[in-house]
Order: sequence, then structure tokens, then C-alpha cells
Amino acid sequence: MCSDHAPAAEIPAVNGTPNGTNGVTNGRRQPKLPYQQHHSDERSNTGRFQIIESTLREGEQFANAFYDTETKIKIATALSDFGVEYIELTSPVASPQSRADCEAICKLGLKAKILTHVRCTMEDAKVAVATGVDGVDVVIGTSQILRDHSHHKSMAEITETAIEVVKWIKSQGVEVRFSSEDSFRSNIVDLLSLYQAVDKAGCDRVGVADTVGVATPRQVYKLVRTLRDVVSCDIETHFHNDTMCAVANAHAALEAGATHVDTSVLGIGERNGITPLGGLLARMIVESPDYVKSRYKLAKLKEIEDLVADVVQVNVPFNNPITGYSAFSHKAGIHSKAILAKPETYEILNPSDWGVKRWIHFSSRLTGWNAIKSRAGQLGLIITDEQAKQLTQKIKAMADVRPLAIDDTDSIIRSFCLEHQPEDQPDQ
Ligand SMILES: CC(=O)SCCNC(=O)CCNC(=O)[C@H](O)C(C)(C)COP(=O)(O)OP(=O)(O)OC[C@H]1O[C@@H](n2cnc3c(N)ncnc32)[C@H](O)[C@@H]1OP(=O)(O)O
Ligand SMILES: O=C(O)CCC(=O)C(=O)O
Ligand SMILES: [Zn+2]
Repeated sequence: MCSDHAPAAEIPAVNGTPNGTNGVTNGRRQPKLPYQQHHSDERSNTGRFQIIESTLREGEQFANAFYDTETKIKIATALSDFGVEYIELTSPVASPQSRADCEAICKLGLKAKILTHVRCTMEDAKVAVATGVDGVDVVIGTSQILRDHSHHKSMAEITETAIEVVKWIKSQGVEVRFSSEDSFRSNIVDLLSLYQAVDKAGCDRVGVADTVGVATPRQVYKLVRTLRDVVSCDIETHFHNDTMCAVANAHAALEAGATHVDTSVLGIGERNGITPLGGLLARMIVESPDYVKSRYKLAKLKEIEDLVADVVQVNVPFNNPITGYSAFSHKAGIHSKAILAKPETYEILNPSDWGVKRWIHFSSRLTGWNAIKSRAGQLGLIITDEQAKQLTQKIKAMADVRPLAIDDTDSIIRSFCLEHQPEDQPDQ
């Protein structure tokens, strides 16, 4: 919402998408843009990915997170209604309540498939399957540093247990994913032979995880592309955001042939978290608008983010994609003029797709006459271009001295119009 210190006018979102160049507008095919994605690469899944929503697993690892059963049910239900394909829950071996909550969520009969996330051991796998989940996400660290300091297992031991666990889970008629923790600091040859072994054992998905947020999009593309040629099962990806690459890495993974992306609402998770649900969808709608709009109830994103922000006691960041306070605000005169004429000039996302509003600021020293004329119009006052230019100079003079609130600027506009009435006002 706009505060008094950031005066802005709400301008209705225009018809058509900012991505209109992707398709047919007014019966005419639009020219392609030079940097537009074309989905030409057969392996790219940017137009057919699935989301594994981990607010209730990775998100519970966020410093502030405590979810009681009712809250977990609320979040799971909201995410399922939103349209995510999978919901991942905390390991049932974490605590008795975690296990009971997992069982309770499985019984809800949600549209989304329910997964739980466990260590690569038969003991954990048995408890997971007994909860009634649709699928089990099995994980174990494969980098030397984690093998030395976390679980002390060799690659041969990991492979042997992984095959046993995967085969057993599959034999129970439950979906199974095997993932390597810290994939990007693991030996590539070891990693690929492990993935090949679990693929052969009947895994539904293998997972690549950037546990420490070290990977770049180029590295992600290279690893996932290589893996795509080695396994026949689906490929899930999980990116931490320590260096703010989590969305770009997820996108690179999909381009390289990954099929699933892990997200959490607002990106919450260990340290500064993982790929945020909203950020991923903002990225993906730009190149695959029909796919994204057909699968997810985008207008519910804000509600879900507000729910989770409230539960974990954080504010939605001002610059959050889509729902951040300033995500669709336009201030400088050059921007405002063009936005008023055609929002696509400075917006690649259409706020109306997400049920949020665009704001045009009109009372700063950066404001131009086009925004002032538009605001006068919103107030029911008609002024000429010349008058709008004079009025803008007055507003700029005031805004040079102190921040102007919406009411201040509206008063200046109104008194200017009064001064210039009736003889100076154009015929209405
Ligand atoms: C990168 C990630 O986010 S992975 C997911 C993280 N999620 C969690 O940790 C879930 C919450 N965790 C917990 O509640 C607990 O850590 C439990 C119940 C899983 C285990 O608790 P504890 O038995 O008390 O062990 P602790 O947490 O101190 O250490 C982890 C143990 O798991 C072993 N381990 C760690 N990762 C794995 C793995 N992927 N597969 C098998 N064993 C593993 C470690 O070697 C260690 O074993 P140890 O008891 O012989 O030292
Ligand atoms: O299971 C996975 O793929 C990821 C586990 C995890 O949270 C991580 O490695 O950061
Ligand atoms: Zn993680």
C-alpha cells in the first residue's frame, strides 16, 4: 500500500499482458523481441515445470519458524489451492509432533501431493512411508566436506544404502526421490555414478541441491545438462540464496532440462533461504505466461505471503517481486509519462495478473506534468497541458523543500484549479 510519504495514484492495469509480444494481440501476431526466450531447445522445461513447495520443510528451518498443527494445515491448504504440485513436510523423525502433523496433512486429501524429507537410512524411510505420504524425498551429503564432518560415509556406502532405500520405498508403492546434498561441491564423477545407480534402482526423481548457495547459473546449467543425459527419471533442483542466485539458478536448471524446482513462500529456510515461490513465478511468467497462468492462482500469492510472513513474524520486503510495497510503483516523470501511455514500457509483469495494483507517484521533485495532469483528471479537474506544466513547477518548488504527502499535492492541485476558474478552465 502507498504511504503518505510516497504519494502515488493508482492507475488501473490495462488490458492485455505486458508479454503481449509473445502471442497474438488484436488478431495480429506481434514481432518477437531480440532477447525473448523461444523454448527452441528441446530439453528446456521453462514451459512445463512443477513446483515442490517446501515452506513446511525447508521453511521450518528458518530461524523464526514455529508452526503449530493448525498453522501447518492452513499453509498446506492454501498452497494446494494455489496450485503447487507438491508440498514437502518436515521429517517425521524430527519429533513426535512432526510425525503426527505429517499424518494429519496426509489425511486432508489435498490436491497437491504430499512428500516428506528424510535422511538416507532404512529407519527414516520406514517411518516416512508409514505416515501415508505420496512420496519420500531422501537426501544425503555427497561432498567431501559433508562426508568428513556430517555422516562419515564413503561414496560406496552411500550408493549401497541409497539403492536399498530407493528400492524399498518403491516396493511400498510410494514415489521416491533421491537427492545429493551439497551437489555443487561434490565430485562430478562420483555424483553422476550415484545418480545413475539410483535411477536404475527405480527412482522417480533425482535431486540436485546447492545447499550452501555457491553455484552460478552457468554451473547449474552445465551440471543439470550433463545429468539430463545420464538419467532417465525426473530432475528436481534446490537452490539456496546466500549469493542471491536462487531464482536465476532455478531458471538455468529448467533451461538445462530439470523438471522440478523447490521453493518456499518468501524464500524462507536455513540462513537466508531458498528460491522464493513468488520470485520464481515472476521469472517464469515472463517467458511462459500461458503455462504459469493456467496452473497457479496467481491472485492468491499475496494472501499466502501475508499468511506466512505473519506466522514467522517478518515483513514482506519492500522490493519483493510482485507483492513488495514498491514492486509496481513508478516515480520519475519519464517513467510515469510512458507508463500512463502504455504500461508495458516499464513493466514486464502485469499487476492485474497477480491481483495487485500499480501506483504512479505524483508529488516529488521528480514528477513531470503528465503525471500531474493525470492526477488532476482523477480528482475530476480538467486542465490544459500548459496549466499542468505551470502547476508541476509549483509542486516541484514545494517538493524541493520537504517531502509532500498525497493530501498536500492534491491541495496544491485543487487551489491551482480554483485560482484558474472559471475563465481559465477549458470548456467541459
Ligand atoms: C540440508 C538440509 O536441510 S537436510 C534436512 C535437514 N533437516 C533436518 O535436520 C530435520 C530435523 N532434524 C532433526 O530433528 C534431527 O537432526 C534428527 C532427528 C534428524 C537426527 O537427530 P539426532 O539423532 O539427534 O542427530 P543429530 O541431529 O545430532 O545429527 C545428525 C545425525 O544424522 C546423520 N546424518 C546426517 N545426514 C544424514 C543423511 N543424509 N543420511 C543419513 N544420516 C545422516 C549424522 O551423521 C548424525 O548421526 P550421528 O547421530 O551418528 O552423529
Ligand atoms: O533434499 C534436497 O534436495 C535438499 C536438501 C536441502 O535442504 C539442502 O541441501 O539445502
Ligand atoms: Zn535447503
